[in-house]
Amino acid sequence: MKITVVGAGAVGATTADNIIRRELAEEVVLLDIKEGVSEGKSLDMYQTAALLGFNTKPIGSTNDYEKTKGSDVVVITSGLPRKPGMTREELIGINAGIVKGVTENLLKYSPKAIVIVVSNPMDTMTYLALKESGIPKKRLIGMGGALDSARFKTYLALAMDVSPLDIHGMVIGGHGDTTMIPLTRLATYNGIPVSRFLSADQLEKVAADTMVGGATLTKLIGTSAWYAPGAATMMLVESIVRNQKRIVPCSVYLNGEYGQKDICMGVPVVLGRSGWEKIVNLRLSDAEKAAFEKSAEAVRSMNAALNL
Ligand SMILES: NC(=O)C1=CN([C@@H]2O[C@H](COP(=O)(O)OP(=O)(O)OC[C@H]3O[C@@H](n4cnc5c(N)ncnc54)[C@H](O)[C@@H]3O)[C@@H](O)[C@H]2O)C=CC1
Ligand SMILES: O=C([O-])CC(=O)C(=O)O
Repeated sequence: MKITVVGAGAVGATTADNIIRRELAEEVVLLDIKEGVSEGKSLDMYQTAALLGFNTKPIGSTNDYEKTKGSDVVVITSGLPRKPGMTREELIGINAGIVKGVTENLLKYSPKAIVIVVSNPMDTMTYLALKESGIPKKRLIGMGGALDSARFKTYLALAMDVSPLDIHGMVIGGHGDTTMIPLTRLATYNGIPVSRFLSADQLEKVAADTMVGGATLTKLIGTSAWYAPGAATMMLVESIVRNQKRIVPCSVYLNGEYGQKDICMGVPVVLGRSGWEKIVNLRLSDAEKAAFEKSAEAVRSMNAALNL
């Protein structure tokens, strides 16, 4: 198994680090345009092997795609992160060009790879990667819902003062401050609805905090987050390479599912060795359906800005 991560910045390096620690592949190539950075970070990571005990080898590459040849999974994290006060959508101008070029280069050397898009605005970058590359839809996955769901579980666990491990819940819709849909109605504490433990007001606050989860961290740190994004991306890679068939909300191409067509946005999918294997059809309430439609409208208007 060979995995490539493009972008050796905060998210890309953290993703690669998590992947090698869990030995999800024999080789992990980390590629960046900045001279020496991916080589340096890869060597630094490999120097943890003797301390942490793993055998996966990270390989750095300064924009040399030959080294990525034959990758089974490729992850795209290259692009600008937002600064405090910005929305993810404001990154579209610069990141669209980067994602387009990187996708082309990756598929030239790894035409059969499963592609995971992380760069923001993620749903639109996933759509762009699909439209520009013509890659089969089941091999293209946008990462956002896994992270948003982890934040949702964390805020629920904090409000209930319990372990996040015992909380189950999903966030679907777009990966934007106003487009996410935390599915509070379906969240449970080991199978027990969370509404048995938290008031309607508390649940509303958890949902609101989840939606601006990325913005909150960007304000605190000065740039956007990387620990949970890197862990969430690794979790998608793990479900794919170990064929775990986990159900994870991911941004995928919809062709009528959830009432939407010709758009990539977050819905629960089963992730296995061939990519996303099926979309799980949740029975949404009328309010959730309306929120999904509103979210799709916003994502669609962002896609229109690509002028494809
Ligand atoms: N989908 C999600 O849930 C999340 C998405 N993000 C997004 O991920 C992206 C990366 O974030 P960070 O790692 O924090 O940024 P960063 O600035 O730390 O790293 C980005 C890296 O991309 C590299 N890069 C730029 N153009 C490139 C190209 N053409 N080829 C190869 N490498 C190139 C840069 O040199 C830099 O090292 C941002 O767009 C951010 O908004 C971040 C967190 C979560
Ligand atoms: O907030 C951002 O811009 C980065 C991101 O997508 C996240 O952390 O959810």
